[in-house]
Amino acid sequence: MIYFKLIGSFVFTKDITDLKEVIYKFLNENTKKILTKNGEIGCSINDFKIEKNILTIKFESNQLIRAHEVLIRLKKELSNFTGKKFKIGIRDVLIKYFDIKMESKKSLNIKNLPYVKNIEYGDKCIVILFDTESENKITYSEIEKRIPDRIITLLKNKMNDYGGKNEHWELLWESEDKKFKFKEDPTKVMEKEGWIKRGYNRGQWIYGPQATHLFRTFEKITLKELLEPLGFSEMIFPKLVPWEVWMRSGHAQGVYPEIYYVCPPKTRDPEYWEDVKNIYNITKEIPIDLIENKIDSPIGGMCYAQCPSFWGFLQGETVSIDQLPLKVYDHSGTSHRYESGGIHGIERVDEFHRLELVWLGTRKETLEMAEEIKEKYKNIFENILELKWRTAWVTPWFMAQEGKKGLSDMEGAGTVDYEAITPYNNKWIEFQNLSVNADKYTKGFNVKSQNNKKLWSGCSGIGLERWTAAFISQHGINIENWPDKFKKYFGKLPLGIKTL
Ligand SMILES: Nc1ncnc2c1ncn2[C@@H]1O[C@H](COS(=O)(=O)NC(=O)[C@@H](N)CO)[C@@H](O)[C@H]1O
Ligand SMILES: [Zn+2]
Repeated sequence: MIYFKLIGSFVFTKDITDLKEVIYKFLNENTKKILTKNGEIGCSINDFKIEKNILTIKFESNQLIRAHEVLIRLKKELSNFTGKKFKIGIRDVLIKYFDIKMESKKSLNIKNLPYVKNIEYGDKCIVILFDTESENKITYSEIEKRIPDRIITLLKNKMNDYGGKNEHWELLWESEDKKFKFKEDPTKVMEKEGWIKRGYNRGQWIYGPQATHLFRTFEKITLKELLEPLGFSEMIFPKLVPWEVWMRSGHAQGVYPEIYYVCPPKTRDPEYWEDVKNIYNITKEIPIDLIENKIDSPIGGMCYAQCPSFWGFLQGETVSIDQLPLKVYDHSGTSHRYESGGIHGIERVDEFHRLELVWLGTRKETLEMAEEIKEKYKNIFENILELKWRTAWVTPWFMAQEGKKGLSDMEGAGTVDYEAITPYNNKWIEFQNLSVNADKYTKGFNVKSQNNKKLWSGCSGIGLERWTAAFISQHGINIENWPDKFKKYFGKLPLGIKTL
């Protein structure tokens, strides 16, 4: 349940003290329609008070009709009434008091919300008290912009949202068990053999000729065994992602702790940077704090999910049906995530290389394409990489409910994680995934189809570091022990770079 309490003052264009009787009569008799829904009273209005040109009213309601909605509709009805009869309009609406009480099993440790004075949790209710005095106060224009409704939605999502940890996880399929001769940590072994070296940034590696050839072999296998047979075309998706892309893809709702932000210089005028250059050349230290004041605000961040920046290609366009299902892929650059602390092996890095597939079509086409891709993946992991692997349905639980039970037309939407065991620590790592994103992206980027059919899309991200970790941890680094079909694709091991 949700309860609203609001005190609003209507500021008229003229003094209305002599109209008291008439206005009170109107409020008592002509407002039934806006205070009830399906015959049920949802909101009450009381404590009318008129002082000069100001009429103050107290609104109390439940979620059937939100008090601030009644305020908007009453303003319209009232100004029509006084406008027609007395040529007096309403100039403004002042919010004198506004609180929302939401039943909740748990308190949500939300600190500051815009326009909110404070949030308390007591007797199983969250009470949001809006700020109606300071310069950050809520005004009628925020009410019209539906700010209170967005706050309610945010809190509802947080009440439902169990974060990643309680994500829905349901095993779909698991491959045959395998005996593993090799039990070492793939990162340590590749480092020792000089295949990889740590880069200068946290979670960053430099890939030597051997590891790079392994990455390229994974890509070649995917190309020959999946992308070409299914008719995927290569594209290049931008890797610097401005805010608008993440606003449309939905990432702007929560991606902040994990992105690498990008800030341009305030100006490229060399004069402006003269002092920084001089200081460095004299002190041989980078004057970070000086630079901090010379760079502009972040315009976005480095590639995070890889597929969102594809959609600029179709944004606002109408796709002809003969092009559907559209199938593209990108492996043109790196993805960057500010991962949790601690030094990991190549399983969890801040800079990684991913091959991203994106496909779109009608719901049916998108779901069918997802199944075809899964079949091709199965052949790759069973017969070429010969992995011990499994797939799990990991859609966030609220999507899982809809997707699984077909409660809505979201049936089939959701994410499948591909996991492989790494024998050295007996852990399962997610080495790629495949998502059917319903109309999340086609709607977010306003992409239409010729016959006005609802367009769905899917995407699948292959993490090359993860494939490497899975493959090397299960088969070791000695090529003799690698699966035959894989060896055929791999060919000769390139000469490494030896240091003394
Ligand atoms: N920190 C990381 N280090 C290495 N690989 C990663 C990292 N984060 C993600 N990946 C790889 O990228 C794949 C997809 O990432 S995802 O966040 O799960 N999904 C997406 O971003 C989708 N857009 C599909 O790419 C993962 O399955 C994994 O293989
Ligand atoms: Zn994607």
